[in-house]
Amino acid sequence: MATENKNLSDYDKSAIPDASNFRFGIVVAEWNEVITEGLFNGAYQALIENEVPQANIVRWNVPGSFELIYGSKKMLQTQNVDAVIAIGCVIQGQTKHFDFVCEGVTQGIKDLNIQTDIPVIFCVLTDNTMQQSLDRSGGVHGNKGTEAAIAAIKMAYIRQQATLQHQFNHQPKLAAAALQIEDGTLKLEE
Ligand SMILES: Nc1c(NC[C@H](O)[C@H](O)[C@H](O)CO)[nH]c(=O)[nH]c1=O
Ligand SMILES: CC(=O)[C@@H](O)COP(=O)(O)O
Repeated sequence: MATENKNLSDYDKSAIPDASNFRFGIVVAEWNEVITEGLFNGAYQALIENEVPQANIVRWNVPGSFELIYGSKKMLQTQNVDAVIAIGCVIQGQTKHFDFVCEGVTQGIKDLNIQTDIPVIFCVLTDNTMQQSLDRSGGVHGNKGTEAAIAAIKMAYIRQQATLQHQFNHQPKLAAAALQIEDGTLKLEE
């Protein structure tokens, strides 16, 4: 299904996991700033609407989409986040540079998802025209930033559940204590 057949901002709020304890990093490319700011606003508002505290959202800017790779790597290494959203907008110019930037950032973010334990969400528009980018950053096709924020919440939840399951499998008492701390039922002996 192409974007033109779905609205990028649509999601079922009742199907979104509790995100109130998650921390999110958002790395924003400055190239095509009008577009990336629109994508950021979509992502930020979606996180806030899903009970993520403002203090749990860390934003860094990088020069262009190619720098999203390094910026996302340093974000997940240093900011104790549960997911990173990488926001960029690459628009076809006169040369093949578009191809190399798009392929580079795609492969780089894919590599981060393989090589690290923190999900990095690909919120990079790769469009032929500025109008296509406007349409996908709060225009007629919705906002890819919103879509990316929902993906970030879902992937942070998957990571959390997988980590807990692994602990239960290998350290059941520690995992049970972690859950009791999480829900406030842990009773410490005097
Ligand atoms: N043309 C676009 C770029 N190009 C810049 C690169 O992303 C990079 O910053 C530069 O090659 C230095 O390493 N970046 C975008 O995000 N969008 C473009 O349309
Ligand atoms: C994606 C780009 O780097 C591109 O917009 C730069 O434009 P050009 O190919 O005309 O140099």
